[in-house]
Amino acid sequence: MKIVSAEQQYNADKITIEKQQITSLELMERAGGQIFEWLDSRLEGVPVPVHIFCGIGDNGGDGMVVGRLLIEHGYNVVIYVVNYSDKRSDNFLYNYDRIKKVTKNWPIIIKREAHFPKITSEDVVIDAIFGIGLSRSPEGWVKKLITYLNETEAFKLSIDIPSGLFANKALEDEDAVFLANHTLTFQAPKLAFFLPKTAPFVRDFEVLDIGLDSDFLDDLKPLAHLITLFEAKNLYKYRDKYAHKGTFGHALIVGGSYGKIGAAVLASKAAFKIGAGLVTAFVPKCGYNILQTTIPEAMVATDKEDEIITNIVIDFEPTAIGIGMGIGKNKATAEAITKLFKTQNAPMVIDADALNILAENKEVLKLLPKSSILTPHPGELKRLIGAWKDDYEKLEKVKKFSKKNEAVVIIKGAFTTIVYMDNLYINSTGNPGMATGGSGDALTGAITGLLCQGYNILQASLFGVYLHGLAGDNAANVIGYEALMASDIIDNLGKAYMELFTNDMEEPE
Ligand SMILES: NC(=O)C1=CN([C@@H]2O[C@H](COP(=O)(O)OP(=O)(O)OC[C@H]3O[C@@H](n4cnc5c(N)ncnc54)[C@H](O)[C@@H]3O)[C@@H](O)[C@H]2O)[C@@H](O)CC1
Ligand SMILES: [K+]
Repeated sequence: MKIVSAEQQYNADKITIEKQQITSLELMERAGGQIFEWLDSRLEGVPVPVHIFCGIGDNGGDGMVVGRLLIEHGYNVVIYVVNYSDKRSDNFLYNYDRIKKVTKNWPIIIKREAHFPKITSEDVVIDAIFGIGLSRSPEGWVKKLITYLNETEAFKLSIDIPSGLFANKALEDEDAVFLANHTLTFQAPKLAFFLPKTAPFVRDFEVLDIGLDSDFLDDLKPLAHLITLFEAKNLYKYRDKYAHKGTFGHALIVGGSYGKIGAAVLASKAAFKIGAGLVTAFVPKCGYNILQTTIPEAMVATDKEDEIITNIVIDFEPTAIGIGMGIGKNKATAEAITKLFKTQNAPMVIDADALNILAENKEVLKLLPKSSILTPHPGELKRLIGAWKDDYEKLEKVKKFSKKNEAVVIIKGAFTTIVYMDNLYINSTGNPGMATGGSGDALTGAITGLLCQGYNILQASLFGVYLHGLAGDNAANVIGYEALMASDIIDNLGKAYMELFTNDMEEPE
């Protein structure tokens, strides 16, 4: 699914109006109508007090449409005009006027703090104050209204975007953002919904299809792609009936040190579970028995040293390599990695301490093989590319890094973001239960296993992150967030594959 900019959204509105020969009021009626349907199907006629706060632009116009439709259907509605300016939009004015025809209760004008209404925990608050037209952070009494509403215990629903957030620009004042329980957004999600500083204000969101021109949207280069079930299904490569284990490659997992052999175990297991034909784990000597016992399917090669990796010698050509989990940052280990970079041509997934070795030795970074996949969490990323002032600068820096090194960078987190050259991809699966030791090792193993099966570096990254998240979601559904461990993610990879095809879903427009 495409994530578009505010400008692209305005263009899509404009082109739709032209091509479908409708007025912008008709488009607004569609948008407001969708919000009404959503509410009506949940409230089912129960007249809970609904307070709609409308700005004076088109987002406020949407709020007026919702208010009118709710009143027409017998709901208990109070509409407020958050009168931060007298420059009311035409669409707003028209729909403001139409309220007169359905009720004697004219909307209440709010111009200062004294006008703020009483809200109880039983009420529903709808935020139609600002939409994607926000140009600067709300100030003065409007900001106070937003914080006042945030402090109420009412259920809070935002139309299009929580007021105070920019669709695709860094947040200026986090105290001036409506804290929605749920956001209903039109046609395409906004980038702010996924970035660490702004996503917490959106919480849950749903995309409502308002029938914008599909040709225009199809041709658009979006800000980012959201990887949903639809995209994941398209990535899947069917297995040939006559395949043999050689068809699915030979993964090399280089990981572990004394006390951290489990990292290599998890990565090797994930590589198998995602479908690699063969897996060899390269570990320090102390890991030999552990690997052979925990994963009899894997082959094991060992370093000459007992506790750390110092020289990676293997007697086969790996299809893909996963490296870094649990290896430590010993000098001899760094040298072993440098040598591996110089001598191996197979695509590599570089994780954990291997990333730190890269960040601390710029000379090693220069040797980074082209077509590598790096899987940093935010701390590792900072060590690699330096600090950033906001989420957007971070993404620009990562794009630059990706282009310079021809590498895929997977920024792990709540909405794992995959960066390749100038393109951004945001993963939709996963849950807070996955913030647990070893889940990164499982991801590295899974992506290595996909590379072995002929997925290219971008496909393996997107599909691996998606399946890993889906497996985590499946596990959490059964055992909950707290009990979830990395092994549960690995155990659920098979089910995640199967779910791709059991839950048939069309791509939302
Ligand atoms: N254009 C269309 O055809 C459609 C627009 N829709 C709605 O229209 C919204 C965008 O509407 P608008 O462009 O009118 O903008 P908004 O309603 O988001 O904002 C209203 C106006 O407030 C002013 N403003 C911005 N920041 C301010 C601040 N901090 N303090 C005071 N004033 C400020 C701006 O001049 C802006 O135009 C979307 O988010 C969506 O909800 C939907 O009805 C779908 C169709
Ligand atoms: K809003």
